[in-house]
Amino acid sequence: MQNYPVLSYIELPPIRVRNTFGGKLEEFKPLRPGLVRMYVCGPTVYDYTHLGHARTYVAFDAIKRYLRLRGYNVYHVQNITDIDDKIINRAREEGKDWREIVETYAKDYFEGLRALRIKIDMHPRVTSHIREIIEFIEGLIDKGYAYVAPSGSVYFEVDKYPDYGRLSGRFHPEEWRQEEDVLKEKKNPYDFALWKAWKPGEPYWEAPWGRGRPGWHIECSVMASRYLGDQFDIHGGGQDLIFPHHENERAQSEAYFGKKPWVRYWLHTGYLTIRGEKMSKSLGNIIPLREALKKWSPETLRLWILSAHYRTQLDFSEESLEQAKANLRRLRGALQGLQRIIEEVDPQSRLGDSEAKLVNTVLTLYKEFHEAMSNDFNTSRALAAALKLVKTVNAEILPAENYTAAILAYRTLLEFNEVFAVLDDIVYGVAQQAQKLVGKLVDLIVKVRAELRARKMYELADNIRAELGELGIKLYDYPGGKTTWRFEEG
Ligand SMILES: Nc1ncnc2c1ncn2[C@@H]1O[C@H](COP(=O)(O)OP(=O)(O)OP(=O)(O)O)[C@@H](O)[C@H]1O
Ligand SMILES: [Zn+2]
Repeated sequence: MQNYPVLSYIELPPIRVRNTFGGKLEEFKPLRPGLVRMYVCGPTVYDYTHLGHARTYVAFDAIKRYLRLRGYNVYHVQNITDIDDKIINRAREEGKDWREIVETYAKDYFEGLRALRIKIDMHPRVTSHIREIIEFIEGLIDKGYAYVAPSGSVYFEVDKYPDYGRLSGRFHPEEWRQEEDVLKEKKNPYDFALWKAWKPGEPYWEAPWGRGRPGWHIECSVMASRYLGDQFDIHGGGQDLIFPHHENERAQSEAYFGKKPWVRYWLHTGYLTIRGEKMSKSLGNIIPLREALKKWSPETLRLWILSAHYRTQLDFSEESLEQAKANLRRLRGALQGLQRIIEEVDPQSRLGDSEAKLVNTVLTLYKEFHEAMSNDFNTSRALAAALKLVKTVNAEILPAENYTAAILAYRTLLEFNEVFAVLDDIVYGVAQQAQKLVGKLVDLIVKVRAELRARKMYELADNIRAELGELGIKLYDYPGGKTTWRFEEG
């Protein structure tokens, strides 16, 4: 006898995450059971969304989807930086109003997310939160963590927060980027701006210490806390943000709230590179997402991005995208084959030894998928498990027409798709498409019937009406010749 019972309950492994803070793999336990609050640093909208951004957004989308698959209620906030030096400079270069720049590229960003099937719960913008930002800065000044400089700029005094540097592991003041014109008014070169005093020609808001605009880091502290509370579970972004952005966010938030930790798990994505260099607007090597979408489907792009673990570097190449395309084709083929078996083949009444072995193989791969995803969301290994399953499906399950193995393999691919979202059209689309087609066909019949009535062929028209009625489709004729229809039970 072999290892029965094959259909035993599969216990899923606990989720573990690599926390940038401390660098260790930790068991994932949200602050409130069942609820995950997640903030991801979104774009500064001064140029087109590129594949580097897409990498980070898709990675966090997959993390969110996996947490949902495991039963968590995830609330995902991702900001839009709609005021910043880069936006102001871009507006100047193009001779446009900065708001026009923001709207153009925010639209492009939303289109990109929609294409990639990424749904974010809340998209706060900086300029809609100026009041809250000012209050937060006032609080930091009151608590002695920040000071107003002669220019009217406000700085966070890093020395007042002894824990500074623990997230990024960077403690050396000489590493701080220094801006010449502000250096002289800061207590220490490594103090960072919470509020930037107004310069002629720049947009501004009034604040108690003078007109100006918020610095970059403060916005995320304010908006994350406003929507997720003064302590939350996941804070994410690309690894370029660890220092100084997230180090500064952490310092000012823990200083303000007087609670630790502000964030439970810091997660950072590795770079998307091109010929080994970070894809970046400033390096001029970007591939805009909208261009990539002309060449590859959103599903291919998602599968390609998720073929690497989120923390590793992912290098762009046509070959790797072609590989993703081929993998997608194989996944689709297997899923469709399984659908056919489930629909057409009768369930087994008894599993023989070889069939039980096959079922066990599927269950092992199901487990492998969850083990990979539970281990710091390793989509790369999860995909490998799914592709192994495809092989088994093609080589054994489809030829043997094994219903039990097929339905378990199908369920595994459905769960895979819950995270990867690359097979939605097959999983959900068939029913939707069929529904649409039925609608169009009924419209066509109604049109033909109207023509028959116009030609006084009433008997034929009445027959059509009766036959449609038999199918549960009721027609309503109105004076003037208009006809509507709807499905009616019984
Ligand atoms: N090449 C990349 N790989 C992975 N993530 C990236 C890459 N470039 C930017 N990101 C991430 O995308 C999000 C939005 O980035 P943001 O708009 O601040 O980009 P940026 O720094 O202005 O872009 P660039 O680096 O092209 O100038 C951030 O979380 C950032 O870390
Ligand atoms: Zn941020």
